[in-house]
Amino acid sequence: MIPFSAVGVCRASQAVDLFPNVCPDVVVREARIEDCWEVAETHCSTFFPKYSFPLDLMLRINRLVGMLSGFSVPNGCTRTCLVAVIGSSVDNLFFGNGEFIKVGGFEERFSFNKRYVAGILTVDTMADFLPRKGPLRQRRTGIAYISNVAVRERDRRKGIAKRLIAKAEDQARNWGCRVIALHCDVNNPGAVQLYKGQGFKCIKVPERVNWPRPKTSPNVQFNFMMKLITTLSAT
Ligand SMILES: CC(=O)SCCNC(=O)CCNC(=O)[C@H](O)C(C)(C)COP(=O)(O)OP(=O)(O)OC[C@H]1O[C@@H](n2cnc3c(N)ncnc32)[C@H](O)[C@@H]1OP(=O)(O)O
Repeated sequence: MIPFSAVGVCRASQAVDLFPNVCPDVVVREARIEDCWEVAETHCSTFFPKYSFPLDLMLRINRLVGMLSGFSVPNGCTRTCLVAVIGSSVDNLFFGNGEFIKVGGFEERFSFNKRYVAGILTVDTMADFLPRKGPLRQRRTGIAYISNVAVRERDRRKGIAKRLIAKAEDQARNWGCRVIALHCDVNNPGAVQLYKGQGFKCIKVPERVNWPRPKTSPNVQFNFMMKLITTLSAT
């Protein structure tokens, strides 16, 4: 653990640039309305893999409705969902060559297009997981927060998460943020390794300070990780 002041400056996109061919047929962009079902599917199959019908279907619908209604973002804050789409250069329709998803215990063909969402990431400026400041308990500004990073199992270890993080950093930079932060389960060594590799450092949260934490099981222990991001003019 190191203090916040010692967090190093490095661009994830620079690291990603070193490996342009790991998964060349991937486009990382903001999610569009037509991606919503696949985003919900990627989220639920990654974070709730053991749920079975009808709970798995209800979860996906719940996520879908949340996305379509835009969730609620406080005034002055912003949030976006990024997707990594595989096969974006293949725009032709192939009958009989669609992707399969598992919903409600059934494998469903959902598209005749080879394109599909392989990974997702949410980035926002709500600073929900940082202590508020001042007597008015205002939200902190200039700090982007990454959550819900998920890559479909069959597409892992191809550099997709790295590309999502690099894009999130670019987004945060465009929003004028100077820091990007996240929580990561200490018992998720792959994810910890991923973020450390992208220049994030574990920040020691003072014990007596009651920082807000992600709402998961109370037994989960989190690393709070941060990275300074360079401004556009400094790159
Ligand atoms: C802030 C949050 O949202 S934390 C939650 C993170 N999400 C999850 O744990 C959901 C389940 N897991 C996943 O979806 C994926 O395994 C992820 C997101 C952790 C990683 O996605 P991937 O696309 O496979 O990662 P990517 O290929 O970019 O890997 C980059 C580096 O991270 C590290 N890494 C990734 N997965 C692992 C793993 N299972 N074991 C060890 N190191 C790993 C490696 O250093 C890897 O580089 P390398 O392949 O050159 O060795």
